[in-house]
Amino acid sequence: MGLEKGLVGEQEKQPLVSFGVISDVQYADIRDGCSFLGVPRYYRHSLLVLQRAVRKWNEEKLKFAINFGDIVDGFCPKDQSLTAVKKIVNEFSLFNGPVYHMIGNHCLYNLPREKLLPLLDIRSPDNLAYFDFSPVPEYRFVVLDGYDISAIGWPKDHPNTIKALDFLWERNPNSDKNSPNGLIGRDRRFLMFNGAVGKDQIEWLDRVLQDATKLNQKVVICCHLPLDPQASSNEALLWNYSEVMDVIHRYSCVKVCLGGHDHKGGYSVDSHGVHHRILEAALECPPGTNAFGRIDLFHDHLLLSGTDRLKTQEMVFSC
Ligand SMILES: Nc1ccn([C@@H]2O[C@H](COP(=O)(O)O)[C@@H](O)[C@H]2O)c(=O)n1
Ligand SMILES: O=P(O)(O)OC[C@H](O)CO
Repeated sequence: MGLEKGLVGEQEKQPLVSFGVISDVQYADIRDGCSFLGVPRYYRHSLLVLQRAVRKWNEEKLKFAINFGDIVDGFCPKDQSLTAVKKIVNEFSLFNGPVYHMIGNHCLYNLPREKLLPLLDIRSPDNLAYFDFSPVPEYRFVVLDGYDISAIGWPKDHPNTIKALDFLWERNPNSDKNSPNGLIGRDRRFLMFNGAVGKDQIEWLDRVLQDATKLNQKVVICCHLPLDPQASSNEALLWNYSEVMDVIHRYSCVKVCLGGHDHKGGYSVDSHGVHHRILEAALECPPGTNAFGRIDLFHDHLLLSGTDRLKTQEMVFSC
């Protein structure tokens, strides 16, 4: 009897599924540089970080991997964009399992949506990049497209570009719409390098969460842009993060929101007990160091085990 009990206990410690995560590789075949605020960026070394991540994920036989966006940097010479994107996608393809990609602002500086999405294997007739998948019956992953309403990536005359430019024009008085000068607190997110989730996508999210609730699934939301001000700099937030969180908070199935974009990383638990974890950028790893992780999903918590710059975090669900 004691043995049986012991075995049950052991089984409970086994994750339902394990997967790899990485964000903001921002590769470019250019010399090291730094961010607008002076943080060093290692554009070539980030490829090595990705290679080490894929090797580790394969060694650990993880079931799938998620890339949280910005695989290539905006400083990549534009005549090299396609080659650079293909090079990074090819590195991801060496992983022995499916890789789910998200788009980020830097991807869209390099390639328009219609060229980018097929390379990332995001199949969508209207060039939108939101989708969901369920790697095990107990969990549903919802990947949001934070650049649905955006001034980057769509053709200049596309209704979403026009909507985004009007939106920015009303909220950001600076001639450089990437500058938050004069904007206060959370209004500092009204920058051109951010974007919003559109109305149709919000309605789709609501339907997916209804369905997940019916199926008794726990949900992990993934979005390049952060959704909680406590986990992120104001300048990195999704424009309509509160509208998206209002939908999420109507359901108790959403346990965790994961993101990238804010390179220093962050963590919070919001007023509804939803965990928010922003992943530290691969781009900002000094040579020889890493920023990637492995996530183990359990019934009542998840464990993010980070490598070097990517901090380890256990997230225990509130109910
Ligand atoms: N034209 C700009 C661009 C950026 N900033 C500020 O710098 C921060 C980091 O920008 P990176 O794209 O280099 O990571 C950003 O959060 C802005 O606050 C700016 O002021 N003006
Ligand atoms: O991804 P980047 O280079 O646009 O940087 C985004 C900023 O870190 C947001 O504060």
